Amino acid sequence: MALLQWPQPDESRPMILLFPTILLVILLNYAFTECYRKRKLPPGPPKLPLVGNLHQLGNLPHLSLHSLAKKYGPIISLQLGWVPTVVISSARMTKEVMRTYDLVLSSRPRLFAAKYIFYDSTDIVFSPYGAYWRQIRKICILELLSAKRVQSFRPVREEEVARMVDRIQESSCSGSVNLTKILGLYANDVLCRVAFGRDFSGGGDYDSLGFQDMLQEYQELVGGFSIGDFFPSLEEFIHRFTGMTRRLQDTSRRFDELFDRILSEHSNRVFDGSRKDDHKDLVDVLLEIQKEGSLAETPLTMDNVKAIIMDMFAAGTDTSFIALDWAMTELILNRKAMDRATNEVRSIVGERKFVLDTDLPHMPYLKAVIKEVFRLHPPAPVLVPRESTEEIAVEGYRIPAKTRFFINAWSIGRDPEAWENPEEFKPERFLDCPIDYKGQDYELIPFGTGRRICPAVTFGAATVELALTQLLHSFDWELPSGVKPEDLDMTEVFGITMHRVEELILVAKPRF
Ligand code: HEM
Repeated sequence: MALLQWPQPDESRPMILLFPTILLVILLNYAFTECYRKRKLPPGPPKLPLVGNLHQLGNLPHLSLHSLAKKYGPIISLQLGWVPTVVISSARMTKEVMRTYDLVLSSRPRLFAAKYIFYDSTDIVFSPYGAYWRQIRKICILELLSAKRVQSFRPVREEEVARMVDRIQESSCSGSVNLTKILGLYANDVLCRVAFGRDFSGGGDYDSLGFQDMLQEYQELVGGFSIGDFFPSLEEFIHRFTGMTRRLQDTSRRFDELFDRILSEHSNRVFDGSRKDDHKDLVDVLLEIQKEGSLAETPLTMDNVKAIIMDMFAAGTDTSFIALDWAMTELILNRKAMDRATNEVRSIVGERKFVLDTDLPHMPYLKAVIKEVFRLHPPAPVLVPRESTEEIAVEGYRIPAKTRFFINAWSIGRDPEAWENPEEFKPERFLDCPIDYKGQDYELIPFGTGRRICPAVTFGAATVELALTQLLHSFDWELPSGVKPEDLDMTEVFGITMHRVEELILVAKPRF
C-alpha cells in the first residue's frame, strides 16, 4: 500500500489554491519533526533516532524507504507530519518485532478515505483491533474464505480461466495482445462472481451505475495515503480544501447505491431458501449470518455487510492481477524460466485443453515461479500499515504507543542477509527449500504476517496459480517484433498496490 498522496488539482479548485495548502503542510511537517526531536521522555531507553520526514518519501515510497534502510539499517524512525512512524526492512528485524509484539501491532491507523469508502472503517482491512474486528475476521476465516468455500468456487475459477483464454485468442488474431487488460478482467470477474454471483465486465444493468468508473475512482482515492492522513487534526480541512472529501462522498454514495441493489436482489434469494450451500456467493453467506445472528456477538448491520463486501474486491482484485502481470513480465524477460515452467505444465496437463486444480500440486517449478514473483514484486510492497497500541522496546530503543508501522516486504524480498543474489529472478532457489508465503517465514511475506495476515492466502494463490498455468499451457509467448527485453519499462505506478506503469503487450501463439 502506498504511503503518500499530495493534493491534486480538480476542476473546482485551481492549481494556485493548492500551493498555500502544500506550503502549510511543509511548514507543519518541519515544525513537528523538530518538536519530536526535542521532546523529552521520562527516564528509560532512548528513542529510535529520527532519520527523515515526509520529504524523504518521494513518489514510490517503498523505494525511498528501501534506500533509507540501506543507509540507516533495518529499523528506522520517521516523523511523517504529526505521525511517528517506524519502518522495518529486513527478515531478521520483522521476525524480532513480530514474534514479540504481534498483538501490540495488530491495530490499524484510522485513514480518512476508509471512513467514507469502508463505512467508517468497519471493514476487515481497516478496522482497528478489538472485539468487532475479531468478530468479522472470524466470519471471514470460518465462512467467507474457508478451505471448503474456496474449493466451492473452483468452477468459477475454471470458467473464468476459459473466458480469459477466449479473450486472448480473439485478440491474438489482430497481432499482439494487451495481456494486462485481459488479466485485469479475469481478476475482477472471478472476484465479482465469487462475491456477488455475477460479473460486471459483460455490461448489463449494473453498468448503468458506472461500476468500472467507480472502481477506477476508488483506486485513485484509496490508492495513496493522502497527505491529510499525516495531520490528523487538520485532515477535515486539508481534504475539504483539496476536493478529496467531495470525491470520497460522491464515490461512496455510488458504491452504496450499487450495494443496495445487490443486497436487495440477494435478500429475496436467501429468504426463499432457493440456494444450495455450494452455490452460495459471499453476499448470500453474509446475509444469512446477518439474519440468523450466527457467529456474531453483536448483530451485523447492513452497513457492516457492505463494508465487508467492499473489502473483498478492494483487497482481492488488484492483488491477484498484479501478481499475474508481474509473473508474465518476469517470464518473458527470463526465457529459461519460461521454457522450464512451460515444459513442466505441458508434461503434466498433456493434450487436455484445460488445466485442472488437481494438476497444480504436481508442478513444483510453477509454484517456485510464483514464490519468486511474490519475493521480487509483493503486490502491496509495504503491506498495510499497523499502529502500535502500547510502548514497545526494540534493540534497546523505545517506540511509543500510537506509532505507525510499515513493513517493507519489497525490501525484505531483496534483503541480502536472507537471499543470495537477491536481484536475480531465479525460481530454482525455491526448489528443495521449505520457505513459503503463509506468514511463518519472514523472508517472504507478500500476504503479511501475524494476526492481521491476509485471510485469503489460499484463495489468492489459487486464482493466480490456475491462470498462470493455463497461460503457459494454451499459448507460446513472445515479445512483439522489434521490442527487446530491455525496452520494457519496469517503473511502478504509485497506488494501494503496485503494478507496472506500462501495460504488458505480448504476442500469443495459440496451441489449440
Ligand atoms: C495475490 C493475492 C493477495 C495478496 C498478495 C494479498 C495481500 C494482502 C496483504 C499484504 C494484507 C495485509 C496483511 C498485514 O497487514 O499483515 C492483506 C490483508 C487482507 N486481505 Fe489480502 N491479498 C491477496 C488476496 C486477497 C483476496 C482475494 C481477498 C478477499 C477475497 C483478500 C482479503 C484481505 C483482507 C480482508 C485483509 C485484511 C486482513 C485484516 O486486516 O485482518 N486478499 N492482503
